[in-house]
Parts: sequence; structure tokens; C-alpha cells
Amino acid sequence: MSYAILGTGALGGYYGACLQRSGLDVHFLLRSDCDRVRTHGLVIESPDDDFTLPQVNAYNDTAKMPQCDVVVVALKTTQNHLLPKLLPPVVKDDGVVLVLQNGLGIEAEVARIVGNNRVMGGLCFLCANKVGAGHILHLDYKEITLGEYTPNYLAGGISARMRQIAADFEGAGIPIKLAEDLLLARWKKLVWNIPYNGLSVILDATTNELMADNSACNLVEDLMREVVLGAQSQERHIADKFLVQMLDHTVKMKPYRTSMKLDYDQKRPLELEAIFGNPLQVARNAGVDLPKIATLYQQLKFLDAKNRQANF
Ligand SMILES: NC(=O)C1=CN([C@@H]2O[C@H](COP(=O)(O)OP(=O)(O)OC[C@H]3O[C@@H](n4cnc5c(N)ncnc54)[C@H](OP(=O)(O)O)[C@@H]3O)[C@@H](O)[C@H]2O)C=CC1
Ligand SMILES: CC(C)(CO)C(=O)C(=O)O
Repeated sequence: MSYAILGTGALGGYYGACLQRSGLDVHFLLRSDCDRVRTHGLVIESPDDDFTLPQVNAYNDTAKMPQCDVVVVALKTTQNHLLPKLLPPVVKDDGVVLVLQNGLGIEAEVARIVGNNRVMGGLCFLCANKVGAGHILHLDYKEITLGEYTPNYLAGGISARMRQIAADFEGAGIPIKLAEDLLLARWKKLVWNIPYNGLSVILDATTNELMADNSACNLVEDLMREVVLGAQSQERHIADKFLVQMLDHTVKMKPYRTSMKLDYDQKRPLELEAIFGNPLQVARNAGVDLPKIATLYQQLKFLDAKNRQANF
């Protein structure tokens, strides 16, 4: 299958480069780095092994890209207002859009653009940063959980095309899990993203600093429990042992500045609606308030606005 990568930053650059290295036909959409990457290619630094792709198919416009079987959305969700223009030229009629972004409800937005049958979601447990033009630093982890999108997020089961995409990624060295229920998988990812992304900004802390402090750790757990309530409001159940696993995982993780903290430090817009606003809204629509998450969201909105004003 052919792959289009929309947004060749940390996540798109890393996975796209792995796919190309494994021999697949990959096409990269870039913004500021396009000229540089067209002439010098992509550089990946990774604890697994460093590699360079001296030549890649680089574009600055999806209208110039070939139509692809799998179109990976790897922009920040703050750029998703561009998707109605970016997606239609690049997805084959029988192709699929694979949303690899963090957050909730994005597949439904994409389905409104390309149709209900052409959307899949993926949750990436990856720690990677873009450190220069066409230069990606992969720090830790890389597993992706794939799930089919269906209208209203009913459990979509395991499809043949999920298996095909999984085989391509696995062939490129990326471990894949297949989820029968994308919505459950998305809420499970929020168990990590809501506390750690939010608190890393509010408390100006790395993951290890949060885990080393009792009161911060208690707050992480309280927030995780509210995410579980949010999931319950959508009839999705997350067991306590999953929370324990996430806490454990984070203690063992290399000290990490979350993607939201990196955005904040670089005065880029924060992915607040996808990670906080949408989950709060769907829970509220089901009659469930999540007060600690709502407080975190309000504080983050303030800091995000102030941070970006200071940018001008
Ligand atoms: N990084 C990680 O380890 C993880 C990230 N995620 C999620 O993945 C998503 C992507 O994050 P991440 O890769 O870190 O973000 P990055 O900012 O590193 O990458 C996004 C890329 O999109 C490019 N871009 C933005 N607008 C356009 C446009 N109009 N046309 C072409 N390219 C554009 C940016 O270009 P430019 O360089 O010019 O700004 C940037 O390189 C987010 O939802 C994030 O939450 C999830 C798990 C882990
Ligand atoms: C869980 C983690 C660290 C990696 O996937 C992440 O999603 C983030 O930093 O936003």
C-alpha cells in the first residue's frame, strides 16, 4: 500500500521514515521544512538505531501528492481546521484516513470530510520530538493501537484493512495492537494524556518529577479516576488495574517532557480541545461532570492564551 503522511514532525516523521525504510511507497506533506527535506531527506535518531533517508517524496501541498491507500494524519490537532482542504485530494476512493493524533472525537470530524467508511484511529505510545528541520529524535516506545471508526463510535471489530496496515507497520519494526473498540482505546489513552499533559504544563514538571512527589502523584490518580468516569458516561469500562499499569509505566519511563509541555515551552498552541474540551463535552452531554479535569482545562486555557499573547 502507498502512504501519505500529513504533518512530518515528530510522530509523522518517525513512523513515515520507518515505513519508507521498510520499502513502502511513502509521500510526506511538510510545511516549514519542505525545501530542506526535499534536498537533504530525513534524519532519525533513535535508541533502536539511527538512520537517514537521503531521498524522500516531499510536498508542500496535498494537491501535488499522488492519491494514497493510507493517509496518516500527524498534524497537531490545533491544525485540524485545515483537514477539509488537505484530505480530499490525497485519499484514494477506496483508501483510508488513519488519525494518529491524541485526543477524542477527531475521527468523527474526519468522517464528515471523507465519509464514514474511510476512517481509522490509532493511539500512539511514542516519545519523539522534532529537533531540527527534517530531524527527528525518537526517545522511547513506539507501539500503536489501531481501531476502526464507525458512526457513533460503536465497536467496529477487527477488519481486514486493519490487519493489512498492522502488517505494514510491523514490517517497519513498529509493534501494533488491534482494538475492537476504538472509543475505549481512545479513553484509555486519555487516562495518560489528561493528567500528565495537563499537569506537566500547570506544574512545570517532567513525568519523573510528577511521579516523585506524593501530592502530584495523588492528583494524577484523582484525574485518572475522573477519566474513568468520563469513559463510563460513554458506557466504556476501564479497570483499576489499567490505572496501576499506567502509573507503573510512567515511573519506569525515561524522564519526559510531555508533548503538551514541549508545545507550551515553544509557545505553540496547546491541543486543549481534543484532549480536554471534547472529553469534558461528551461526558457533560451524558450528564456527568468531571470537576478536576474541568479545572485543569480552564487553567490551561488561561495559560495557553497568555503564552501566545506574549509571543506577539
Ligand atoms: N510526539 C510524540 O511522541 C507523540 C505525539 N502524539 C500526537 O501526534 C500528533 C502530532 O504530534 P507531533 O508529531 O509531536 O507534532 P509536531 O509539531 O512535531 O509535528 C506536526 C507537524 O505538522 C506540520 N504541519 C503543521 N501544519 C501543517 C500544514 N498546514 N501543512 C504541512 N505540515 C504542517 C508541522 O510543520 P512545522 O514543522 O512547519 O511546524 C510539524 O512538523 C499530536 O496530536 C500529538 O498529540 C501522540 C503520541 C506521541
Ligand atoms: C503518552 C505520550 C508520552 C507518548 O505517547 C504522549 O502521548 C504525549 O506526550 O503526549
